[in-house]
Amino acid sequence: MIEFRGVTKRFDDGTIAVNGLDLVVEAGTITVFVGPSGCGKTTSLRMVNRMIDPTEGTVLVDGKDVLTVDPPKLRLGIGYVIQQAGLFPHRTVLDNVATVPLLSGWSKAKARSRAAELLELVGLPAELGKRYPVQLSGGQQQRVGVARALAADPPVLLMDEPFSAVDPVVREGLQDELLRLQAELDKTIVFVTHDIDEAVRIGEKVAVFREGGILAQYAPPAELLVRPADDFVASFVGKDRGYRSLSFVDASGVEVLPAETVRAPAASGGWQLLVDAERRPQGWSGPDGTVVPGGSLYEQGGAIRGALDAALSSPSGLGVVVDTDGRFAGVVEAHQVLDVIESHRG
Ligand SMILES: Nc1ncnc2c1ncn2[C@@H]1O[C@H](COP(=O)(O)OP(=O)(O)OP(=O)(O)O)[C@@H](O)[C@H]1O
Repeated sequence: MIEFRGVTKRFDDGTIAVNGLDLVVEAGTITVFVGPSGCGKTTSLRMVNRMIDPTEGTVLVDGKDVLTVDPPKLRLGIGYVIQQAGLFPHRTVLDNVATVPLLSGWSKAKARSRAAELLELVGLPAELGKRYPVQLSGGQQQRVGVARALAADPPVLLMDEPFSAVDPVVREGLQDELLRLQAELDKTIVFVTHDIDEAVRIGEKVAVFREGGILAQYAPPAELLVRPADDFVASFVGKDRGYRSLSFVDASGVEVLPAETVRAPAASGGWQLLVDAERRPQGWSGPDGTVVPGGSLYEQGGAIRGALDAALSSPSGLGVVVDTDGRFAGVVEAHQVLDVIESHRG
């Protein structure tokens, strides 16, 4: 657990970067600090591993005031990942990851075998270990950065805009990877970003900061979207927050209806779904017999946002529902989904 108690940071030039921060990061969770540029996210993060010390107040890690622990010792238990990975350019990938185990006195062989395990854990093929950072893509470098931070198996991980330098598709992949890793590793993670979509996607709790280093709201993502504390949070969270909040509502209650399917181009008269031999949806055949691509697919059990999107994006107006193997399971209509959404409001 990480605790900020009345923490203020005033730099020598008088800038107040963080102002009276009170916040608890629960153990084993991902907490995201989000907010516009210059609102004190990085400064707050760096007060956890003593790269910056507070002017007032106390930061505690597992109940211990960090100011009472020597920085090098403190940092052995706190992994740190930064934007563009910050890898050592003249060391191979494997040696980059092995750095901390070597510093903690492990033999070279043991450190390297641990490093190889970690590369696998973050989804990188072993042969990349021999390369130098410049020979990797941005996304691969970020994975190495995460592997390196995990090398000493620290209970706490601080991540400062770790995925901002990669394109949106790679970024989404890295976010998924982080969620998968976290399900396995159960670390206490503090993640800084200025991207609210990233924050609500990966955070179990999200702290929204505003200018002057003030905490505007600290809540689970669904609550930020549905009940922003004030106009600043509402505008920061964005316009379509009502729709986005549906990512956190489950779709139980939406009845999945059977629909006619065919495996060859359909005869005229109504819409028919085309499926392959495995019953995986392939598109729709329209009333005039032309085949058009299908809309998004809704996997049963997912959030209600997916069900609504499937219905809205389907050329036939029937949202296609699939099972976990991607096989056709039925259809849903937008009005059914909206009825369920309405019933949740009551
Ligand atoms: N060493 C310093 N001396 C003086 N002011 C500083 C120092 N470091 C940061 N600041 C100021 O403190 C404020 C908070 O900075 P911080 O880096 O924590 O913000 P941030 O929210 O992480 O911003 P960004 O998203 O742009 O990284 C800013 O106004 C910044 O200019």
